Amino acid sequence: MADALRVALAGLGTVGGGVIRLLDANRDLITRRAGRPIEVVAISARDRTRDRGIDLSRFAWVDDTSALAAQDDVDVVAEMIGGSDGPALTLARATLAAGRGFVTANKAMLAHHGLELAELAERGNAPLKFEAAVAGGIPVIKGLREGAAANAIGRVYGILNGTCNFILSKMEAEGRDFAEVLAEAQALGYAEADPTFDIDGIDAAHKLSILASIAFGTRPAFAAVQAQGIRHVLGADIAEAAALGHRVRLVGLAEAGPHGLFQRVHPHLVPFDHPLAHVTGSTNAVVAEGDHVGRLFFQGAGAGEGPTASAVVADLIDIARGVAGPPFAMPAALLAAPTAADSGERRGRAYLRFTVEDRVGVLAEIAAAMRDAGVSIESLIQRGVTVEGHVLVAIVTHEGPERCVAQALERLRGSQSLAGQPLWMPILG
Ligand SMILES: NC(=O)C1=CN([C@@H]2O[C@H](COP(=O)(O)OP(=O)(O)OC[C@H]3O[C@@H](n4cnc5c(N)ncnc54)[C@H](O)[C@@H]3O)[C@@H](O)[C@H]2O)C=CC1
Ligand SMILES: N[C@@H](CC=O)C(=O)O
Ligand code: NA
Repeated sequence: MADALRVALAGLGTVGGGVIRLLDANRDLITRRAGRPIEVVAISARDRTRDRGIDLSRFAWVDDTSALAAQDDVDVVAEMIGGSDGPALTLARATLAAGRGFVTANKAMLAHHGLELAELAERGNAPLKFEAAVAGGIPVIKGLREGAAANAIGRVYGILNGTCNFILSKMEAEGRDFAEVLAEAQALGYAEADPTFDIDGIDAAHKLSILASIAFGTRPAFAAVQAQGIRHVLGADIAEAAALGHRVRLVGLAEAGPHGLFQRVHPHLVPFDHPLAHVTGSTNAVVAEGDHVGRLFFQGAGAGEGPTASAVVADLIDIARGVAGPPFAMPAALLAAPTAADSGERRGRAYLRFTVEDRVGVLAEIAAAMRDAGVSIESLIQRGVTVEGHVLVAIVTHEGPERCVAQALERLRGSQSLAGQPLWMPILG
């Protein structure tokens, strides 16, 4: 049997701990599949004394994480620290520059520095792999980069954040409060170190920028993703959506068009008959539309110890087998700088929710703003649902340009009739 692939682990939290447990649990199977053993030769994290429920005494502990990059007995560093910059980025740069393999679960770092790291990997002839970074255990990076490599992709979209999907599902099924459910997702290890990254759509935007790069041959461009999370979605919106035959889902969507690349993360209304409506809990799902393969649907666990470790170890197995390839599906020099498409040009139906004063003329004012901006109303519902003493008005628009809806909302800005910001959600078509 060939020599072992010697791996250093940086970060021993949910994901890093999971990688050790998985390598222990499936050691023989993994060795047979990889063609050689995968051996952890060094570990590093912030706190050596923390009880992780694993016997770490068999591994060499390294205090200075960045020193792993220079160890001669290390072939690959697996980074599971997190953070777009800081120690993770220092380690990535040093490891790839030294010609060693680098496996990471860190979508924030790839979204911001993916191009640079891919260039370093190519220069150092070192594998750079990141299956765990997008949709956790789902092999969607492999699926797009390898399985769908022959296709021009028109659109890629999906549920990319397990924490938000967990929260939305619980809010719907159990009528529970946003904050209470977030605490539960954190306890289960789904949430990012800074959970605002989850609930404000930033984590999903990181992942979308990576998917878009692979799907469309563009450089990962986090700054070009419009991101809004689920913070402003009320239980009443979820109930209203259900009455309209929809579920609320945080959807990341990237689409290539004649005017450039459109990338957005936003809560959407998803019709019950769309498979994304049936993705619940921390499950993720990605849809990719290829010109020859048609619609691909990937679904599975997007977060948590076991699923994420599964993706990290799959990358290690690939490296042990000698399978690499360009990180973003084509050489870094061929990745184009994306032109951001204007969202105002997009057409679609939308859900609009207003919390209003319950008095004469309010509905007329909203309807007039819609009329003046050229927004055609398909249905308008005022149920007398009160949100902190105000009435909820929900509107579904006919298909039309998003620009018109934005103009209507602009006309209503500052209106004395409105209590708080209206919520706009596109309806997934
Ligand atoms: N938890 C999950 O379900 C998923 C996490 N990820 C990504 O995996 C990475 C790790 O996430 P988790 O394991 O959840 O985080 P975590 O917070 O549970 O673990 C982070 C680990 O990094 C170590 N660390 C932090 N700062 C350090 C530093 N300056 N130097 C050395 N070590 C340091 C900590 O000691 C800890 O062992 C992140 O990039 C995250 O976005 C990706 C997919 C799913
Ligand atoms: N915080 C992320 C973890 C996986 O990437 C999520 O909730 O999806
Ligand atoms: Na994945």
